Amino acid sequence: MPRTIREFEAAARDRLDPAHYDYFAGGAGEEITVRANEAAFARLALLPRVLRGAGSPRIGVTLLGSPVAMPVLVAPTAFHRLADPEGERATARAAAGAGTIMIVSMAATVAVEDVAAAVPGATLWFQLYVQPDMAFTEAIVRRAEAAGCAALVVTVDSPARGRRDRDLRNGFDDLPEGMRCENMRDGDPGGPDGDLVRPIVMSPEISWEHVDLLRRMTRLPIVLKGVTHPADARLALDHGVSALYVSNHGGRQLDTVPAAVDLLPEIVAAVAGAVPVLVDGGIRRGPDVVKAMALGASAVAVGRPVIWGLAAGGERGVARVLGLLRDEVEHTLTLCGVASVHDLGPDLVRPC
Ligand SMILES: Cc1cc2nc3c(=O)[nH]c(=O)nc-3n(C[C@H](O)[C@H](O)[C@H](O)COP(=O)(O)O)c2cc1C
Ligand SMILES: CCCCCCC(=O)C(=O)O
Repeated sequence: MPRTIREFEAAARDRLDPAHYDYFAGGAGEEITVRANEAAFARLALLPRVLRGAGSPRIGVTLLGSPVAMPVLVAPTAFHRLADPEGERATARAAAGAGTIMIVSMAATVAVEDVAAAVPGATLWFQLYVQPDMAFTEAIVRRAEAAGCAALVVTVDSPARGRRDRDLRNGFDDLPEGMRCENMRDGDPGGPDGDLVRPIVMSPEISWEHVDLLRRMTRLPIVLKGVTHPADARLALDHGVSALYVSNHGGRQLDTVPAAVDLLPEIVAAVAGAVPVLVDGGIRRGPDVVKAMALGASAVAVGRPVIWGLAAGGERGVARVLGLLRDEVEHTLTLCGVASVHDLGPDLVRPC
């Protein structure tokens, strides 16, 4: 079994169809933001405290009312069956085993009901791309609610799909025969329209009005994913969101957006503690998690590392990736003299 996330990526690359590896690994344009996400963590130094008698670190957090054993969530990512035949079921089992939350992508290749059935009692959140057909959007929201999802993560960085040079070069624009975005089925799976699967529409028409519509449509807390501008963070509070999720979509949407961790302090300041702030993008090691939390994140999420675990070793691979991150977070806190993730603050981080 690989021992680092980098080794997991190498193992995944060996196993995956090259076009599928490129889909998972790649980003928009020149991939400047993809690289910036990881590089930004390397540019931040940790400044440990000593002689604090901190004991064994506590890394559990509570998010939107759900206790989470580690502050690393599974970011929503599409098409898990390209990486493993069990697809999102395997990912969900590993996330549940680690005591963390999986955010199920609307573009999952296993239906949200089936993912939920694989992990009874576990906390799942559901990621939504608002569809211009609001009746269809509502049908998806109702499915997520009925499956027991505890929050709706609304991705707002995708008024159009990012232009991903690797996918364009490889001609990768659809799932292979036998795989579908199962949450996009229109109608009762057993009924006459059961085989109709709608395409996911990314629309520049989506606006704050849609967030208001969703607010009225569901009692689920709404997490806005893909906020990068502090002015939008303030607007999000006006529109009643329950959490903000700072993300540049892993560099897959607009290239040259700043690194996610560099965006965090301004968003945290804009929100001023009103709601939790999550962040993803480039997190590969325990110190990255600690740096993001020191800069004000309530928790982080990982996208590609989970895919690498899944492709390299199925459920066990994802479990190992999450376990590595958990161990590294604990170890980093111990070396920093910090007793709990709740005690982290910006004094622990310096530019370097
Ligand atoms: C292969 C892949 C598929 C993704 N699919 C989705 C998705 O369906 N919905 C979404 O909101 N974000 C999606 N994302 C973005 C992730 O949620 C997350 O923002 C990003 O992966 C974080 O960066 P990291 O991969 O460096 O951890 C996807 C990312 C990847 C790599
Ligand atoms: C046509 C399906 C689009 C799925 C979008 C998945 C995604 O967000 C990604 O980054 O890829």
